[in-house]
Amino acid sequence: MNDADLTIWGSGSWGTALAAHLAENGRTVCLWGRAEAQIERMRTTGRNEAYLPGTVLPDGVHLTANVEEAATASSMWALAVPSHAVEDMAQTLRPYLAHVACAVSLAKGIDADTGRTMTQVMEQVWQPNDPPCVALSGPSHAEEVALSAPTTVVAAHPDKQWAEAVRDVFMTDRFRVYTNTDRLGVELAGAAKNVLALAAGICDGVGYGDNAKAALITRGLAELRRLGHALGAVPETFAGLAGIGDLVVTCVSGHSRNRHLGEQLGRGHTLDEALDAMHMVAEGVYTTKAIHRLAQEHNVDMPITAAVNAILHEDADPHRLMERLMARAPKPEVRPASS
Ligand SMILES: NC(=O)c1ccc[n+]([C@@H]2O[C@H](COP(=O)([O-])OP(=O)(O)OC[C@H]3O[C@@H](n4cnc5c(N)ncnc54)[C@H](O)[C@@H]3O)[C@@H](O)[C@H]2O)c1
Ligand SMILES: O=P(O)(O)OC[C@H](O)CO
Repeated sequence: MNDADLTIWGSGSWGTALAAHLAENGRTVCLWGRAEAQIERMRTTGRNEAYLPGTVLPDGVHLTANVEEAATASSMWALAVPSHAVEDMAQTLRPYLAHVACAVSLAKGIDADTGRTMTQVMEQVWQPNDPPCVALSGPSHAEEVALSAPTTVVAAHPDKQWAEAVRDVFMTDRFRVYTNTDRLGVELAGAAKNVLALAAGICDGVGYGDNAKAALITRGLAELRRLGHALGAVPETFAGLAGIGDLVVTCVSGHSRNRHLGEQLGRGHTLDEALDAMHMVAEGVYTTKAIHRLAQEHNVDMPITAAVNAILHEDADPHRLMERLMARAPKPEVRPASS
């Protein structure tokens, strides 16, 4: 096969949901997974029971575990592996870069060691070939996209023609794609919302209620805007789909793995116990440290992120942290983004 509209790298929940939805809407999609046995099971059953139970894979999804076959299947690649696997995936794909005209990052995370966004990771590995790397993000739970429930996202690249090229491949009647030239803001928002979703889940697990959850979403957005300002993102991006949109859905949805993991922590489980009970990725676990470090390096006040970091990595008690958050010095609600 060499005439697919899209190659998706990663056959977890998100890769599978997008492949199924796009194929249902007339696209031909090559879906690559690293485990031959899992791909073979998907071929035999026509489903991905491990990551997206119930969804039937349409005929337009071509399944493979062969890297060369997937790399040459189309000239648009979308990376749907977790953020901690993006650098390795990009390395694996280096020999095939002549085949790609445009790449899409679907992961929502920040590199834990370097603080780079996922398109920055891809660009660094792929230089000097430099295929354009577009970020696609927004409120989009795989389980709902697989059912073709109405969903809106944003494709972002500094050069709008590449954001539009990705929009044209991904947009359907039920999957609406906006464009944005603030790729950095879109990626920061997509990563940071997972940290705040952990906070929302902790709040649920402890039983603090809806007022506290609304406060976490609102004040979480305020600290995300401050970080974005310090790093050069466009403030309006955080009022968009990748910002408040994804923050709301991830903090309230029963589908969210990040919110769920936070809830387990709030109920008193250790991080190891909570992770052991999940086989899907909860990006916030990896991203919290990276965002906390970025905040410190850029002198940005991010008290909620700092509290989540302390719960994850310093075994801090959520009750004590909530008391500390509430007892901080009074402040005006609206401050200049730089303070
Ligand atoms: N699930 C969603 O609703 C959703 C929606 C939007 C964005 N995302 C983002 O998409 C990314 C992937 O999430 P997901 O939900 O599909 O995760 P998942 O846990 O459901 O699946 C991850 C997939 O990646 C594979 N994988 C893991 N490490 C790998 C490696 N080193 N090399 C190759 N493959 C590897 C796993 O085998 C699995 O198939 C995450 O960054 C997530 O935040 C997820
Ligand atoms: O299940 P989560 O917490 O990884 O969230 C999935 C998507 O990012 C929601 O937009």
